[in-house]
Amino acid sequence: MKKLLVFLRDYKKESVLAPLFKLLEASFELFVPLVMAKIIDVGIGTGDNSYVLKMCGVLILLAFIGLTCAITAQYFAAKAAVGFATKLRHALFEHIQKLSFDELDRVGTSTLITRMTSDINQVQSGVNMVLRLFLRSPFIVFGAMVMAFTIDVKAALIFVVTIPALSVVVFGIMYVSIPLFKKVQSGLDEVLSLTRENLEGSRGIRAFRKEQEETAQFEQKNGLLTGMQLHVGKISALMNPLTYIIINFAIVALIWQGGLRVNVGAITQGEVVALVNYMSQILVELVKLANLIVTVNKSVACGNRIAQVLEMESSMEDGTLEIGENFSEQEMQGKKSVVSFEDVAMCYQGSKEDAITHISFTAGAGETIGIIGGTGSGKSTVVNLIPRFYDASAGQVCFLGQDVRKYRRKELRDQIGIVPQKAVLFAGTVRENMQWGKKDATDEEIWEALKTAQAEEFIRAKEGGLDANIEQGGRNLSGGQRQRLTIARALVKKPRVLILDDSASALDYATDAALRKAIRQMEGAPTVFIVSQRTSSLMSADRILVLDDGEATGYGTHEELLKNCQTYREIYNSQYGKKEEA
Ligand SMILES: Nc1ncnc2c1ncn2[C@@H]1O[C@H](COP(=O)(O)OP(=O)(O)OP(=O)(O)O)[C@@H](O)[C@H]1O
Repeated sequence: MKKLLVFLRDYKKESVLAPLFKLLEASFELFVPLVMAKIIDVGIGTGDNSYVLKMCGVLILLAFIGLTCAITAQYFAAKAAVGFATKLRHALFEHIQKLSFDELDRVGTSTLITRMTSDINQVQSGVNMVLRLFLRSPFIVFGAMVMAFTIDVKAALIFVVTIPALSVVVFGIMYVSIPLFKKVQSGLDEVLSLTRENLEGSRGIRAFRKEQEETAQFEQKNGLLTGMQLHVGKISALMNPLTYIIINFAIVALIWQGGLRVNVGAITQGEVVALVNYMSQILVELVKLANLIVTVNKSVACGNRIAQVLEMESSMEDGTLEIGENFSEQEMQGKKSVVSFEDVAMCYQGSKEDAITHISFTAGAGETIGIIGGTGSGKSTVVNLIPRFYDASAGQVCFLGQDVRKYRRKELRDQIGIVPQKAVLFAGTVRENMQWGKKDATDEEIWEALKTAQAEEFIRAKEGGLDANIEQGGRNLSGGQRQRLTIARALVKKPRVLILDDSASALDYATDAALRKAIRQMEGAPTVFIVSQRTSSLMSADRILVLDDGEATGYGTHEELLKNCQTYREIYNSQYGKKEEA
């Protein structure tokens, strides 16, 4: 949590001024009971109306100055807290971008979103509250007691007994409820992630008619959360009655003692009223202090969760090799081996078994390599090693003859166009989405990429063309249209290696074939990896890698594999055997 305080560094002035103005406000507040005492003793006691009016003016002035100080303090506290949260959010976002997929898998997207949003908000309110109250509340409690002693030592002794009793109740309740608040927080986390999962997968849930089961699961988690909240609510609800019982006893004692002291002429009636007011001020501030401690505790818990992510080091070290410096364009064009795998194995963090083992193959410039295999056989794992989404746990993955780990990651990824399984588009125009592939892509380059990706026709038909609007996640497009746009986005930068990870699955056969043909005809045709479950998409590939449970069971052309690879023959027959029978 301490680590996060560096983000307050740019708000030193605000962090000092906010509590200072709060102290000023508190000082003026402490004078109010004394002025009231004067109104009672001098103004009302002697029937001096002009004195009462004058003192009322003083009260209004004190209130006005107090209000000005409070607003100023709030301004500085808010400025520091919001600035702090903004900087923290930026830093966290930047840090997350640097983490490798291994770390992202380990933490999980859902909790990262919670940390980026509600956790940071909680820390922001914690900072705001601390800046305003951490000096003010103890100051008022202490100051009110000192004022009481200046009025009358004997009567003030009641404060000495009452304040510890009040503190025991307030802090005792807090002590019991803080761990419960933490449980409520994690219960809330569970409900939030369940809600997110349900909303994101609502189509799937309806398609499989799982609404009732999902509703039951939601109700169970929500019920647990409600139960915990009620329990902690009941404990917190004890705060007011218990503190008021103590305060009321203290006030009775004060009035009784005050009466005795008035009778002997030690204090005035107005001063008794001032003592009662000081007692009330102390109660209010102790309750505020308890709330502050609860908020600070929650904020520290949230801050620690954020710090955990910030402390997470990327397990993937960046290389230093610059691609442009090492290979001329001519050299690159003539490369026999653009991508090669040498006895590669890969094991996901936390997993006991390798996802792929002993994978070796070579892909030359302009070649198309198909990758086929059953679900979970390791196809995506193989292609994810090329742009270093993950690192191999054994063996070597090479790009242009050098281990991919030697290159600067940015340089390496600039050379590779990736179209992931799930087509993800962002809210904005078609042009903006295409420029994710290449920042300064011209309209001509974009249209060319759209044409190759078989997306030109439907974008031209759209009102606005490249300025047509795409909604978040591309939800105003069909699955096939989304896939074609993500392919075009990868093509805009004219990559040296193009990876299509089952990304043409929503295209009909004719469009799929036209797409493959257009990619082959591209100027400086890239080395293409096509991951697919359809043999028809891979038949024309230069070579096909066949995977079975993480192992390569074949590597060759379609014809060779039909002859020599049983796994491939089985896949082929399962797709074409039925067709022939039909
Ligand atoms: N992030 C991950 N963490 C742990 N294990 C993973 C992860 N991603 C994949 N795996 C496991 O690695 C194995 C290979 O997965 P991979 O996604 O490469 O298969 P695939 O052939 O691409 O499957 P599909 O055709 O269903 O997409 C599977 O057993 C899978 O459960």
